[in-house]
Formats: sequence, C-alpha cells, structure tokens
Amino acid sequence: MQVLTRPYGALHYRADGPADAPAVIFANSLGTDLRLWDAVLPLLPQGLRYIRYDKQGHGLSTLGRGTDIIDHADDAIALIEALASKPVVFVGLSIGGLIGQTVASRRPELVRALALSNTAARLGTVESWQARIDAIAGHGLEHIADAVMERWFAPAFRATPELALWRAMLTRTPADGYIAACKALSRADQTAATAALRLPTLAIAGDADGASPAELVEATAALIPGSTFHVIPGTGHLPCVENPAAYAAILSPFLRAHAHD
Ligand SMILES: O=C(O)CC1=CCC(=O)O1
Repeated sequence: MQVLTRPYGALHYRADGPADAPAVIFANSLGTDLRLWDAVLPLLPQGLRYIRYDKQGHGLSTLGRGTDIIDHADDAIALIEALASKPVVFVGLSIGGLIGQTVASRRPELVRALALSNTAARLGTVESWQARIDAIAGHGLEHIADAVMERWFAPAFRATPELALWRAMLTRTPADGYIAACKALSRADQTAATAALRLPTLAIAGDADGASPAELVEATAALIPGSTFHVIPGTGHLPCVENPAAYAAILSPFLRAHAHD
C-alpha cells in the first residue's frame, strides 16, 4: 500500500513503472477511486511511470477540507513533487480534469502536457450541486446512484454485470468526502485560467456523456490554442471503463509525443 502523508491525513496512491521514468499522473472523477484506470493502464505505452491516487475523502484517502478545488490541486502538487523529478503529463477525468487545469495554471512548471477527459472549465451549476448535496445529506448516496449510473455509462454497458461493481464503488464513497468534492465543484470555474494555458492539450469526450456533454468538453479544449479533441462513440462519462481500447488508442500517441523530454 502506498501512502503520501498530508497535513490533514493520508493520501492513497499507486505508482507503476520504472521509478526514474517520465511520469504520468491520473486524477479521477467524483465517486470513483484509483481503480478507474485499471482497464486502460495495461494498454498504455511501457516505460513510463503511471501514478494514480484516491482523491481526499474517496477510496482509502482521508478527508481534509476538500471543499475547494485548490485543496485537491494541492494534493496532486504534493504527489508530483514527492514522486516525479521532472514535469508530468497530467490526465484528469471530470473533477480530475478540473484539478489538472488548476495545477497547470498554478504550477505550470510541473505539467508538461494535459489530457482533459470528460471535463470542462466549469461543470454544473451552484444550484445543481446544492440539490445533489441536499439529496445525499438527506438520503445517502444510494438515493442518487441510479441517476449517476445513467450519466456514467451508455445503455450497453449498463446492461452488463460489471455495472453493479461501479455502482458499489459510488455508494461506498464516504458521504462527507463526496459532499466536500461537490462543494469544490460548485465553486470551481477555471474558464479564465484555462484560457491562459499554453501547453500541449488533448481532450476526450463520450457521445453519451450525461455529466460533461461532448460540446462542453470541446468548448473547454477550444480555450487552449493547439489542443486536439476526440469523441469516443457509444460511451458515457467514464470511457476509460467502457471502451479502454479506444481510450488508449487516443491517449497513447499523446503520451509518446509529450511524456519525454
Ligand atoms: O456524478 C456525476 O454526475 C459525474 C461527475 C461530475 C463531476 C465528476 O467528477 O463526476
């Protein structure tokens, strides 16, 4: 078990690949843990150091404050500083993408390239996040789980037995950790900061994504000059789970082009 000590507690991470290799860090979405990347990692280029972690208040990581996107960016910065000797490629999905945008704008010297998956510079509204917080505070995560599955996955994947595992991952997320991240999402607006980013950027969307529709992902990518944008057909919010081969086919050339000096 790999752990980074933080001022508020412990961050659970996993690093695979040679310790001295160029590093790629993965930040996952609301209600998921680092297993989000299990299916796609074996399909990515060998010889890189792949670092993934449970956001604070998710998976095995303890919760600090976590109600501001900067709290989460500070965790990612601490991981990069502890584990990587050179700038990393940052791959962020959904809130993980907002964390990546925040790290790239606050500490540009740490990020050499950015992969923005199923994310945007702003996700949802203050009202929609408050409604979700109220629902969970009143009835728990089970109450919202079916609606979340409809945003996470396209109908074909929702018909598979694997759906139950992802639903369990969501409902087992600590409610306080989930609510803290919802508060961070409700406040986060990276639009101006992301428009000032100048680094190689790849954006990935799913055409059945009910949380960050493809047009929204494309609009965020368009803020960064030179970015490229890809849609994976037949996938929802978590295409690295639904179609890892297609996801790796898009991400791998980007890593080969940008992970090395
Ligand atoms: O749960 C959802 O609606 C999907 C999602 C929104 C932000 C995030 O990280 O996941």
